[in-house]
Amino acid sequence: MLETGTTWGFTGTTMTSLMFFWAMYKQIFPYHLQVYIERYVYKLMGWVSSSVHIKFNEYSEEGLEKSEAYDSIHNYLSTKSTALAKRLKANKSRNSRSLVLSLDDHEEVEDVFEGVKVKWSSSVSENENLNQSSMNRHKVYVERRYMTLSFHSRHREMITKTYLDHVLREGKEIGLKKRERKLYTNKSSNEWCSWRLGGKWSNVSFDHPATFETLAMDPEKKEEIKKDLVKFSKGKDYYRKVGKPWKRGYLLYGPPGTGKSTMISAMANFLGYDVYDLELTTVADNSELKKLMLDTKGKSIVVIEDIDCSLDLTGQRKIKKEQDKDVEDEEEKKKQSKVTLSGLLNAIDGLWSACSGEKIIVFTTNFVDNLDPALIRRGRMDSHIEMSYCRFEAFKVLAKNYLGIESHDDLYGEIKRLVEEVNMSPADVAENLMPKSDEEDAEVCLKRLVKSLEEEKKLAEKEEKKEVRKKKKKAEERH
Ligand SMILES: Nc1ncnc2c1ncn2[C@@H]1O[C@H](COP(=O)(O)OP(=O)(O)OP(=O)(O)O)[C@@H](O)[C@H]1O
Repeated sequence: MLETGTTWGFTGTTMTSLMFFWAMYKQIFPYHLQVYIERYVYKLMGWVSSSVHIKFNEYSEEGLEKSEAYDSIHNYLSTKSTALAKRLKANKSRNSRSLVLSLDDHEEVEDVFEGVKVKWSSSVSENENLNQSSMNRHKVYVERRYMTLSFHSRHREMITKTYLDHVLREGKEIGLKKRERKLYTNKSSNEWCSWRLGGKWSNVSFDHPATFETLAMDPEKKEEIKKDLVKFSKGKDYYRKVGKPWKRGYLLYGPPGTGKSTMISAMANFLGYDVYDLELTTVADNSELKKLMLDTKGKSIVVIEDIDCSLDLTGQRKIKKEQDKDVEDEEEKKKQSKVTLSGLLNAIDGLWSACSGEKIIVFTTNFVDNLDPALIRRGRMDSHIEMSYCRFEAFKVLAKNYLGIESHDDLYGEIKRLVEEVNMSPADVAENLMPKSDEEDAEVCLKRLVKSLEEEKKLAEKEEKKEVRKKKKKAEERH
């Protein structure tokens, strides 16, 4: 009993003394001297120890750029830490649905690779910085995080060559899976002067709920597109083998409200890609377009919506417009985009397109016949997808999404007949199916759709008759 008390007393005294000396050391020795002392202590330890240590800083020496390697290591260790570490940090990013657990500061975790045990430790140090922006310059202390990898020196070769590669690759993969996806839009030309400050693209987090499950279209066509996307996303080696840049072009065409934009969101969600929404009318010229494209990252979909309206790609309309304009419109003319068809082709197909990983390019249009064939030829727009009016299979998806039903004894037969006869867009069908109040049940919504389809049918018949009469009249006039 007495012995235990003595041991506790001794331990307590030792701890108090150590803490006292540590506090004295921190207070008495100036910061730069502490750095020297620590450097020599490390050297001394290096002579007596057989361990090798590799340090990975969170930020570059200048403190501006976040280290990709640190992020990858952090991601790689997050799964191991959850299982093995005693102290974890819990974070929740703005749009993530669950907590992200990671190694806490000053905590260690072990990893075993090819039978070799290594140790990772996370540390944080305080660095002295001069606050330049302040009126009266003063010293501030900034926290610098770093991870240290320790292992026995006899495994140096294997760890530095194989293990680190494995950690960085796996960590990058994990990071891509859990990253918050972004929707980018290009900044307008008058914001270009601030490119260096904020980049060429502004972004918000991408949180569109559309998926292939909620997309109303022919199921066979849907499956085909999904397979095509999977093949593309896993095709790194294939593209390299055939000597093609890892990119694929999709042309989505069809009447308004048939789901072209919805399809892009479903594609992005399916692959976990970012979306770059490129507004061509605000791009000054071909060279700016190329720079914008060069600034896009891999695993992304670059979208140009309504490509036929975005630019005068043939140049003919532009000439006409210029003739019509008078001098007062001179300023307006200067602001017009000077991107040409060849500039656009170069930007999507030129040498740059092999940079920064896999990329999908999507053009959408309501008028496919208006497009220059060079723009949509296979190899450039590899897959042409027609988004069509709502037929019965597509209707069933919408009814399930909006009303939670899979069938209706009385009305499904009638709706099937009508949707095959009437050209109504999925957007219009969806609008009819959406309950307008809590009192409206599935039957009310289905009946509204039937009524709307019948009205549309009558209107179409009337139009058709008018058209026939017109043609007849023209034929009579010719005779
Ligand atoms: N195929 C579809 N599946 C599910 N919802 C659809 C579909 N088509 C349209 N919608 C609904 O209609 C709305 C408008 O569709 P969307 O913007 O995708 O059409 P679009 O073809 O891009 O139209 P536009 O040519 O006018 O840009 C969507 O928000 C969605 O709710």
